[in-house]
Amino acid sequence: MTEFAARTEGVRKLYGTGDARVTALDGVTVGIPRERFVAVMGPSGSGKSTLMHVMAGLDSPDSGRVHIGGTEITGLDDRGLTRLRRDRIGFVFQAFNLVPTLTALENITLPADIAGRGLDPAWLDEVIDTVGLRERLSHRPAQLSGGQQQRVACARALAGRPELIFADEPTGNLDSRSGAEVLAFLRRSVDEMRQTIVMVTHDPSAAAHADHVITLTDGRVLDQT
Ligand SMILES: Nc1ncnc2c1ncn2[C@@H]1O[C@H](COP(=O)(O)OP(=O)(O)OP(=O)(O)O)[C@@H](O)[C@H]1O
Repeated sequence: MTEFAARTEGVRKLYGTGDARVTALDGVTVGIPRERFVAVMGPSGSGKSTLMHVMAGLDSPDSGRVHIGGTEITGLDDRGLTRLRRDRIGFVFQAFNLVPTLTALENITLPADIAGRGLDPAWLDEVIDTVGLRERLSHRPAQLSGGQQQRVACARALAGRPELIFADEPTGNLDSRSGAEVLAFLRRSVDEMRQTIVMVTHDPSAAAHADHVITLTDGRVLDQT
């Protein structure tokens, strides 16, 4: 076990060519400690989403290295990256991304069902209780509030017990009360269920729930607490 759930070393990522060339990440070295809640902050265009995508194996850097646990993922081919994301990483998106025709419970178990993998029933039970949606498991997304939908999405990310979860602006589409519920749930999943979470956010009040904050500016690390 390495001390970091994920880390980057000198990661550079460029987009476009010629005059349209943008340095999205300019030598980023960061570490995500295990069993911690880490926020990635910074102004629009500072590279937050790019950093998340590179760390999660959704995009590859032009140079530098990325590790998930003890695995260097830079250099894995598409199949290897797909397998890594499926088996070791959970995702939560701003737009919930639930399947409208499935119930809350079916949405939660969908990734495991697709992968043909069983879920640990005791763990699933704990996730459902922590997310506080036991009474609504048979509801479809349209019958749930935005905050409840996002809690379903969080439960879906947690259900497979991933090594770490990436959340991209998870409260971006929520009112402040629902946002606070989702943040409280993410916090509990770290404190009580020993999860590791990386959350991209613009919102300082969301980042205040985190143990550590990585601040980016112009594709560089301004601060890492
Ligand atoms: N696919 C792409 N093609 C071209 N340029 C891109 C692409 N993705 C990101 N960029 C550029 O890279 C830089 C960093 O973008 P990124 O989305 O990582 O920033 P961000 O901090 O997440 O911004 P926001 O808070 O607005 O989502 C920006 O200048 C952006 O325009």
